[in-house]
Amino acid sequence: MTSYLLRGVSVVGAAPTDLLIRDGLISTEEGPAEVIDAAGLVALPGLVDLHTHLREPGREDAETVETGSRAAALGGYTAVFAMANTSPVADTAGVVEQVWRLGREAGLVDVQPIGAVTVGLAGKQLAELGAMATSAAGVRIFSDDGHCVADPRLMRRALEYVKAFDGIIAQHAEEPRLTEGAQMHEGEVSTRLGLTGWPAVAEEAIIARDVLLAEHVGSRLHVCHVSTAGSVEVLRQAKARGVRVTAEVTPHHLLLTDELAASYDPVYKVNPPLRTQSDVLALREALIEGVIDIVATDHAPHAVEDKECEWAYARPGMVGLETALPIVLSILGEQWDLIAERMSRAPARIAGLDGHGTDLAAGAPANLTLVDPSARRVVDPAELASRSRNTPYAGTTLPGRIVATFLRGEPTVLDGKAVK
Ligand SMILES: NC(=O)N[C@@H](CC(=O)O)C(=O)O
Repeated sequence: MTSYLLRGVSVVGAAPTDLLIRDGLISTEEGPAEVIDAAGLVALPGLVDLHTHLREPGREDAETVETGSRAAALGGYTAVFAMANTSPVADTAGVVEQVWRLGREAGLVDVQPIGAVTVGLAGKQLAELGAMATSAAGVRIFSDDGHCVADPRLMRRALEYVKAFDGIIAQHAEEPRLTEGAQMHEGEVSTRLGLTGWPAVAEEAIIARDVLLAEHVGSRLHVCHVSTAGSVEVLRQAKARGVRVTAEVTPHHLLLTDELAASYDPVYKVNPPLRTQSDVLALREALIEGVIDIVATDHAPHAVEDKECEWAYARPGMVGLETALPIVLSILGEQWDLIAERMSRAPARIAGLDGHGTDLAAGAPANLTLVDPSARRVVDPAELASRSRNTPYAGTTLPGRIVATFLRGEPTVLDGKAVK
């Protein structure tokens, strides 16, 4: 196994030093090593994404575990959590083990499957949560993402069930009765365009209900892709009361607004929808404060025919793995410790993922990414490693280039290119 010496690297923004990677670990042991000139580069613990859609099994034309893993590595990730809305749905030990095994075979990031909460994501009957938890995949996070677990009794049962092994229910907060036929955020722009709106309260009402349920049960709730200022206030109050709730925000909800829907370009169609500028500002503040714990990509690759069509027929979702860190960097600036916390340490801690999100100190597994903060990149969809091209950032110049990523000491990305 090759050893690497990262010469003159800034570890999470600290003064330049040399970082040695040997036998898969951060090391202090002297000896031969390949030298990488890392002057001006910042090392972060490998990023961890709690919300990725890898589309395998079922829609391998949009993404596979391997192509999604490569996109993740190029984005600086060393672990991703794969959502359960595949076909078949990841609602059995068999499917989660398949995804887990495909991830190990690709060997580019650690792929941790998320199990469905309900059979077929249909919201009627609990899936085999225990069998998925005790499978080789060791599932700890369950989500019907794409659908809300809308039935309060089922949600309560799911929270009770996972409490036994300190599992988490990750909720896609959307009261379905309030979003029937919805095409975009409900507000001034939807009125102007004559499109059916997805009101903020459809998200806020479910989060309010679920924090009360989680409090009642004493179990762990994670809220997916928080998108409104009102949701932030519900979370703030729940956290102040000591409810065991964590929350994520996507890079696109930190940057883009519903005004973009006026272009009728379906690349901007996403669930939950892009909101208003005041929501964007509230989400940024909440992320800085910690009311929102983490950034998660909600990487949602879609095939051309599902995206390049009329707005009303287009599937919601954007690819995000390869642009997440540059977007966050453009918003937070070089607050490296905060970025490491929100994109690596906190997601690893929430998921209980060993070996990721740890300090880059001697003896720790060498899961890390090297960023050049001074580089700029124009996003070219044709250059993405993801099998899908539905990025809203085509032609946009973003700061920060991911130069290298190491998974347990092995480079998955070198010189900005995937190693395999
Ligand atoms: N986030 C998205 O816009 N899309 C998700 C599922 C969903 O939440 O609709 C997808 O799987 O494509």
